[in-house]
Amino acid sequence: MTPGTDAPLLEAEDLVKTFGATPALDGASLRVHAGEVLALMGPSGSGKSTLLHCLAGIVAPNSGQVRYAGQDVVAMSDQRRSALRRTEFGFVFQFGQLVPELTCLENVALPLRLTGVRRREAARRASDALAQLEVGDVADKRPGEVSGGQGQRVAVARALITGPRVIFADEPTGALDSLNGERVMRLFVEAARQTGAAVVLVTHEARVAAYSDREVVVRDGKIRTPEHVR
Ligand SMILES: Nc1ncnc2c1ncn2[C@@H]1O[C@H](COP(=O)(O)OP(=O)(O)OP(=O)(O)O)[C@@H](O)[C@H]1O
Repeated sequence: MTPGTDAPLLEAEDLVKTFGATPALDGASLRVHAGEVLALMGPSGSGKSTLLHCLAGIVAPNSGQVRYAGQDVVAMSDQRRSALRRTEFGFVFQFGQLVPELTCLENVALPLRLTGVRRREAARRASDALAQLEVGDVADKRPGEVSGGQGQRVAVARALITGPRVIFADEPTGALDSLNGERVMRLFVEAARQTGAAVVLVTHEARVAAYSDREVVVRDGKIRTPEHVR
């Protein structure tokens, strides 16, 4: 496959988004290819999270297009967009994403249970996913009983469990020290590569972005590097 000739899996074109009078995106265009790990960098308030939310169909742009596998994400029905997020996308955020009342194993198994996978099969797959992220030993603990780094690895396992084609990660290591942050990133990227998932990662940290295949800089709501036209 030659770069430049393959169709992108996910594509944003000329996105504009304002929150009241505040501009967040001002003509941002970006392409993400299948299996690619892409880091969105840039100063605070430059529009990185808004771009990620638009790409993931969480926030509607004022204008511009988002296409996933050739489908128009902005124009599709809410129901269809929710289904897309549930089945094709995975999400990892900075913190607070695990259900505190459930064990770590139950948290990872939850997306499978929601799609009708039987309890025992879901638990088996969740257990494998925890082991892959090197947190098999916290399976029976609740999120409040594990460290920040372990919790983030559980969150990554949960995001990967349904086999999404794109994982959106907004500062997934932002609450961790650099050693734990790098460990989470290494395991996250290894696991994503094994499943072939593309990763769209927002980060401030060059050390985290170093795990990506490609870095793009968002500044004043626009993509500032030439790679986006790849
Ligand atoms: N829900 C919202 N309501 C109002 N303004 C918002 C909202 N979300 C984002 N903004 C504004 O839009 C601009 C872009 O924000 P965004 O969160 O996308 O930037 P960012 O690059 O992700 O920032 P950070 O690195 O600090 O998280 C900022 O000026 C922000 O204050």
